[in-house]
Amino acid sequence: MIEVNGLTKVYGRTVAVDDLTFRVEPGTVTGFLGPNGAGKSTTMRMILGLDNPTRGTALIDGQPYSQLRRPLTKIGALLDANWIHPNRSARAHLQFLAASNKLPRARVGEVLDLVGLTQVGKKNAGQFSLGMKQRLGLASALLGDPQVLLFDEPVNGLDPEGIHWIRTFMKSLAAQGRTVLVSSHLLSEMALTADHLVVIGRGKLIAAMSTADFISRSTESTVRVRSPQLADLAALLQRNGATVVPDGEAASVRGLPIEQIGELAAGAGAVLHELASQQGSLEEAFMQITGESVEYSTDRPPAAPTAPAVPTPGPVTR
Ligand SMILES: Nc1ncnc2c1ncn2[C@@H]1O[C@H](COP(=O)(O)OP(=O)(O)OP(=O)(O)O)[C@@H](O)[C@H]1O
Repeated sequence: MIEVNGLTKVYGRTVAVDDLTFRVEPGTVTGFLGPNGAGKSTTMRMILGLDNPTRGTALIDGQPYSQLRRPLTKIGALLDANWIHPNRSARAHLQFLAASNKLPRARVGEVLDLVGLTQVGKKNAGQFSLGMKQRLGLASALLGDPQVLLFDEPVNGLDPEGIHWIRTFMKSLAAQGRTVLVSSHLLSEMALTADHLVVIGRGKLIAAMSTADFISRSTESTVRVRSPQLADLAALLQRNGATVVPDGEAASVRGLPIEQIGELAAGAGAVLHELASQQGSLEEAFMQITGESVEYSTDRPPAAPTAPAVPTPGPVTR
């Protein structure tokens, strides 16, 4: 488990991490989200003892990193896949790490196997593709068989197959009962990977809850209805208090539970070709919740490239 308590980091005038408190539980993948500059990397570096907190604590299974006797056996991390010696083979890289951390040499073969790099273990890591480098980074993180794992943007720049592989791998680590904290800007990917979320903005905690709760609390769920008698059905639903927004051959219905919509349709003898709950996306929820805390926010959406020129209004004064 990771426990962060009142964690604060000040760099000069910048409060990078501001009184952050959260827990990351074992057995699940926890996504660590926040806009650019929110303080995710700084928090991760403090958990890993690479930076000292100005205030507060970050504990791994009850102890700060600096007090862990054999850190690699407690926590493994992938921060930068390029942190490898380009002229050293993958196997030699892992053997060096194992020797300098007093880990059994036999573990090198095991982790190469775990990440599917056994065949290329003798190849220079400098010739590896990004996906292979990420796998080597995962192998390094797993060398000490730690219960806690921390990954900073592990799928950045990977192709769909590489992303899928990492997702499955992280889920399997959590299913083994490990604590997995992963940061990413790829929200659709996080929605598939993370069961829980810790969301921060401008260094402060915004939300710590299950992914499902985060989405349902910050987006409105609707019901998609498709029927050959759509106009009549829409009028009936509106009379019963629903808001109905046409959407091609279907309609998006707000304000009535899906069961009631089905019952009203059945009562009126309307044929239904589709009746489905539509949940908001993690991206919508994230934009909704973090909108205020973007470090360099603009108050207008970017203009469409083809938009005709519109005279700029003068400044609003009160
Ligand atoms: N060594 C440093 N010295 C001064 N300021 C720093 C330092 N490291 C980070 N910062 C500042 O702290 C804030 C948080 O940065 P951090 O890199 O932790 O955010 P992040 O959430 O990881 O961002 P991104 O998603 O863009 O990687 C930013 O304003 C950043 O400029």
